[in-house]
Amino acid sequence: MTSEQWVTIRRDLHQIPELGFQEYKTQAYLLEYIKSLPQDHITITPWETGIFVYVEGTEGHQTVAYRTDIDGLPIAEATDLPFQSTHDGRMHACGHDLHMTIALGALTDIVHHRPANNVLFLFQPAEEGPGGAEPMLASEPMQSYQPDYVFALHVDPKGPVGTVSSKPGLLFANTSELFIDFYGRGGHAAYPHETKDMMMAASAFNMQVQQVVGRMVDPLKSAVVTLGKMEAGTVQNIIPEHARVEGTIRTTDADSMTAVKQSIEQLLAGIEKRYSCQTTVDYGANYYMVNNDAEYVERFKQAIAKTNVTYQEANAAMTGEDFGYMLKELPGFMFWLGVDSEHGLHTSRLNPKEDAIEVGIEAVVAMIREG
Ligand SMILES: CC(=O)N[C@@H](CCC[C@H](N)C(=O)O)C(=O)O
Repeated sequence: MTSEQWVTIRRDLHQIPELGFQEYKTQAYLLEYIKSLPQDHITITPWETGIFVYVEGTEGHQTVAYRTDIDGLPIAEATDLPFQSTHDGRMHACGHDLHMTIALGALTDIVHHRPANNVLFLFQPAEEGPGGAEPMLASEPMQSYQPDYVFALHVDPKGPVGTVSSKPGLLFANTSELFIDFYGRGGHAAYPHETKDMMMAASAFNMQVQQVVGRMVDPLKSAVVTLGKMEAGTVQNIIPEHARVEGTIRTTDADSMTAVKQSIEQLLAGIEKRYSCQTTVDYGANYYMVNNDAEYVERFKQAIAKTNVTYQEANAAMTGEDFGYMLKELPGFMFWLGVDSEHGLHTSRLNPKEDAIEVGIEAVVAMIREG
């Protein structure tokens, strides 16, 4: 395949972003391409809206697993690109279109030039939520293939094209989603003293929750609480009886996650008293940290040293990835791929440089062949 063909595939996928466990068109597109490859040594197993592709190695003493995520985000694209999303309010704003294209590129290379080891490609749904890694790990195909190690990449908008980066140990944080509802007595805007304003209760929570991080987490560890959505009210002259905030908690260790959750619950108990309201809290999907295995990061460095790609040492980031669950079960690692985009992950203008696709394919294939 030429680089133009990978760009075409990436753009096709970019146009059809779908949310977690709804990736029907994406799965069909991937299957059509995978079935066009020589089938002699491959086994294709669709799973939910994802796919397992097993390539038998020439010797088959070990099985290397490579994982890509396949879902998009609920963001309306604002790039003005000629190949922008055709799905209203949905966008590949986290680079999973590139991730999938790179996985197809690596698979194509591996099918045509089979390595000694078996290779298992995991096309995993629902990374952005509610989480596809855990059920995929527990699934029958994964249990039967039993890979020896697993690895994955993520696009890095701040990294230059031609570079990859990683580090031993913590790469991505523990995460927990956060959904809080506030219920109280609403009423007429002209009679605030007869109501319990849930806009005020939610706002008070938003202001005070940042003190949780500043005062409840060991300063030598790290945590983030970000609220990304707030909803209350229907019209300008009604004091609402319900407000909702949605956010995410990120920590670099499991104890801090427990401490932050306990503090949020204490804070909500105080808000309930102060604003005479009831609250409910739901932690949604929780992801385990991405904790890289030092031995595999070292092997990756050695594999990259034989290519035209430049390896750089990464810093840990507060992003989350359900790939952390795979690394909890299996040895392996994750790395960043530089894609040089002015706008970052989870923005409506993310625009990764497409030259990075071939860099990604080269890095993934080099690692698979390293063993
Ligand atoms: C790489 C990346 O951006 N991952 C997402 C993972 C989502 C986790 C979950 N839905 C949450 O918001 O806690 C991220 O937001 O870091």
